[in-house]
Amino acid sequence: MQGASLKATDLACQRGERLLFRGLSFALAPGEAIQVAGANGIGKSSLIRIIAGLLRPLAGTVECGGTPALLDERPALDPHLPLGNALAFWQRIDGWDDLPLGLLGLKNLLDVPVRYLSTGQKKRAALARMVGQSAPVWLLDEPLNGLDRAAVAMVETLVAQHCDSGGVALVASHQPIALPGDHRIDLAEFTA
Ligand SMILES: Nc1ncnc2c1ncn2[C@@H]1O[C@H](COP(=O)(O)OP(=O)(O)OP(=O)(O)O)[C@@H](O)[C@H]1O
Repeated sequence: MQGASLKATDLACQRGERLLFRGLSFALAPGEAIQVAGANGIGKSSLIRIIAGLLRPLAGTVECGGTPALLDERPALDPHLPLGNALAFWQRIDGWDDLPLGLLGLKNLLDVPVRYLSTGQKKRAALARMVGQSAPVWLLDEPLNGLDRAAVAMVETLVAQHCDSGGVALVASHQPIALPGDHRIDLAEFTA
């Protein structure tokens, strides 16, 4: 995973009539991660969507060194398929050999239809899919929602492993999370 990077320069975001934030800049070199924190509605998801290329910023630029993978509250897993089959669909596209299903606590859930998974189990399944993408740039929107304490530690481990292998990660969360380097942006400092 060589050359992963992420750079945002002087970003501003407006939704409807509201200017959410402005003057936001940061840069991640290979192996670095950053947490974007802030209260509900401040613009964390909007920032992630701008970086993912799904929302146009009012001003500023994003330079993404490598394909981004987005984890949000909508796991792209067929709700009608057993989890194992839903992941196998992506295996044919993403081409992974193996997933850390033990670490993710999913080994005993592969025959359960995705729609029957609990909130935390769905989040773990979405994380599995993200790991399988082998994308250099991870964008995680509230990855800790619905997770128990052990699963929070598991997310921290996954992000650390991703960064160890040269990836970069941006994690939007209002909850504390231990990331390599402990970089943190509080969006409140960039509100208009
Ligand atoms: N399509 C839209 N049109 C207008 N306003 C929107 C739109 N989508 C979101 N917003 C508003 O933009 C603001 C920021 O929303 P966003 O989801 O980015 O916040 P957030 O920090 O991720 O919040 P939370 O912590 O609750 O997930 C909110 O006030 C929201 O109502």
